[in-house]
Amino acid sequence: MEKIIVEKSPPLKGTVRVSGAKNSVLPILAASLLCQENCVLEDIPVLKDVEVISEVLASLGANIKRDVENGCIQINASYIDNYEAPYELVRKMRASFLVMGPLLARKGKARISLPGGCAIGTRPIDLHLKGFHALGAKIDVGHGYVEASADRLIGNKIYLDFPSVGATENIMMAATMAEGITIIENVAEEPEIVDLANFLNSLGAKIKGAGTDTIKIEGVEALGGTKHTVIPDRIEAGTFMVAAALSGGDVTVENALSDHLKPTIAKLRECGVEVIENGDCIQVRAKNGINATDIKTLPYPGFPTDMQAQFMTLLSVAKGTSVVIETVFENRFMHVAELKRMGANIKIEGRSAIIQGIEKLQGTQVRATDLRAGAALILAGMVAEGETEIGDIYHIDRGYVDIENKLRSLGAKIRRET
Ligand SMILES: CC(=O)N[C@H]1[C@@H](OP(=O)(O)OP(=O)(O)OC[C@H]2O[C@@H](n3ccc(=O)[nH]c3=O)[C@H](O)[C@@H]2O)O[C@H](CO)[C@@H](O)[C@@H]1O
Ligand SMILES: C=C(OP(=O)(O)O)C(=O)O
Repeated sequence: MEKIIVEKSPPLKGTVRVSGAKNSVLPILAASLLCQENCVLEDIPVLKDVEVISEVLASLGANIKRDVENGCIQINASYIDNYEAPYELVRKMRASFLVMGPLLARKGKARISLPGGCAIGTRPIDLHLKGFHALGAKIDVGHGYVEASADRLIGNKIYLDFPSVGATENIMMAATMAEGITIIENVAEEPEIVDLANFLNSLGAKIKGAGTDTIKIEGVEALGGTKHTVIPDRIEAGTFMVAAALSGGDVTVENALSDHLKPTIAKLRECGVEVIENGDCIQVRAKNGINATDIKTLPYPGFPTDMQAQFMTLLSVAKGTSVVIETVFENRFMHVAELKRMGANIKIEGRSAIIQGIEKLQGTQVRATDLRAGAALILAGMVAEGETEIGDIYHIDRGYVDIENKLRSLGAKIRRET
């Protein structure tokens, strides 16, 4: 079993480049099923999740050519001969469910394994299904699968009870070729939604309002091809920014859009960290330790749940007491038990974590319970006394490109062992 070993590291120094966003590339690759012509995607991160979604697309009949060295993928989905995504693929990655909307639009039929929950929550898909139903699809759920079919999807007005990222994306993709106008209200406003809408519009879709709480889609007959560069990964950028702050270092994060990182920047500044925004670079400097602060995760533009675990590590060694409230996922505190094994003083009360900052963490054996929990433990290992051994690192490889080499280039003492 592979593991990552982290030793107490010096303050991080230097420049690191952020890769393309996992949470953009996954829906965009799913959306490429809608294209009748070639699509070329650039700045594709080398991640396990990208491999899995590519496998899903290939199993549906799409032709995928990947150029890892140049970070490109070319997709030709002119011939789609299957409409089923089986359990073996969907269980590897929940985002596989995002092929349902495009398949419905393209084939009038989709059969996808129910994705189930994961370490951060039960993660239902009721809002996705509510949207497809409103567009006229017949939905059957049984034996662990969702089957949806429609001779023709018809535009409608859909209100999401919660601004779900995945439901917004799935419904938006399904509606691109529906007859007439679809209006989706209370949608997610994440930058990845805007990236997906831009991609779809460049194929010929007519989508307005992405990035606001209401999206309007005028259905078109067919979509063509395009070339698109995915946006930078704001969570990877935020993770390096926290790493810089935590180590008391001076790091420039390149290919980072500060517009997408407002809550992360604001919270770092509240912690007493210097953050300098300069074009698509963000410099993070910390010399005087970390002050405690309170955090509440919320849908965008609120503080991202995907940065909660990394900040929990930072606040574990802050001066004073912090409170972190997780409102997006009902069970996203699994990393707390691991941080406590490293000596952190954290108490959980319902959806709140009360963190009493301590002087030093201690290295030990811990387990990455999910992707961001894994990142939080790497960060903790960099400031812990002795050595930290992190297991179950396949979670980390789902969403961070070459994390140990990127951190090592900044001076971190980190290595991977098999
Ligand atoms: C691949 C991808 O982009 N993943 C991101 C996406 O996940 P994902 O798209 O799964 O997250 P959602 O925004 O859908 O989920 C947010 C909340 O809504 C609930 N919900 C969602 C759908 C639904 O039909 N019913 C329902 O109740 C979920 O259980 C959760 O409590 O957004 C999350 C929230 O920013 C991020 O943490 C994930 O990194
Ligand atoms: C929760 C995450 O991803 P996913 O939705 O793919 O599980 C994440 O990126 O932190």
